[in-house]
Amino acid sequence: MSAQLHEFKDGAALAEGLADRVSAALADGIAARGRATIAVSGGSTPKAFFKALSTRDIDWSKVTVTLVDERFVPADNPRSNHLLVADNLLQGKARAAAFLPLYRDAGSAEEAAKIASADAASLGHPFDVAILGMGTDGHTASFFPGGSNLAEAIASETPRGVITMEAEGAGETRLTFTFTSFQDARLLVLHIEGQGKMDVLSAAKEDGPEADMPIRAILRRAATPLDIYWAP
Ligand SMILES: O=C1O[C@H](COP(=O)(O)O)[C@@H](O)[C@H](O)[C@H]1O
Repeated sequence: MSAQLHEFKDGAALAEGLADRVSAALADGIAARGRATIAVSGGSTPKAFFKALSTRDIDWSKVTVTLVDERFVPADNPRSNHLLVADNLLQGKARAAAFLPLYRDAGSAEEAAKIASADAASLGHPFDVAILGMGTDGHTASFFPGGSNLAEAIASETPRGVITMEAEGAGETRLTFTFTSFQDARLLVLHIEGQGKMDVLSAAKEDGPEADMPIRAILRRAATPLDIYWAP
């Protein structure tokens, strides 16, 4: 396990610190390759970080934003991660960025996953930046304990791309990038807040099956050392 903890006094300071780090990584990607990619998570945690990042002065017209995972719901659904990103990140300076959605108005979630996988392949790899979150059950992305496609999602042999996931506690069917899609991102971040999530992370660092706490797949096997951004 290779991870570095970055601790902040509160969520506001974390949002600014993480936005500085991520915008520098995106600028590096643009300087090196002419464009940059970032995959972000949804949930309740990243809102302040998204708002801070949207103010950073980089060439957003050369950035593509996508999601680590999504609910199989259209973008006008209040539970859509796309909506969260549109309202909080793709604003201000960042309005010029391109967005690659995972949800598609296809016949099924499986069909949507296939279309999103094909589109994501055209972005090239690895992602310049991947920002992961974590639930109190130890899930990350949509790698839920007991998830219908969990073994495939976290296997090192599974190709890059988007697959579906159903799980108790997940609500809607999910669309999620696989482990191999983001474990080698040039900057790989786990963004968590609160003592409860730090306690969950400590438990995940103990021995035990990855299937019980899927964040373990990242902690144990990611090629890129994990940067953990945390505030109490
Ligand atoms: O279901 C999800 O939850 C996790 C964590 O969300 P939070 O509300 O506890 O911050 C998130 O990382 C993931 O993208 C989302 O789909």
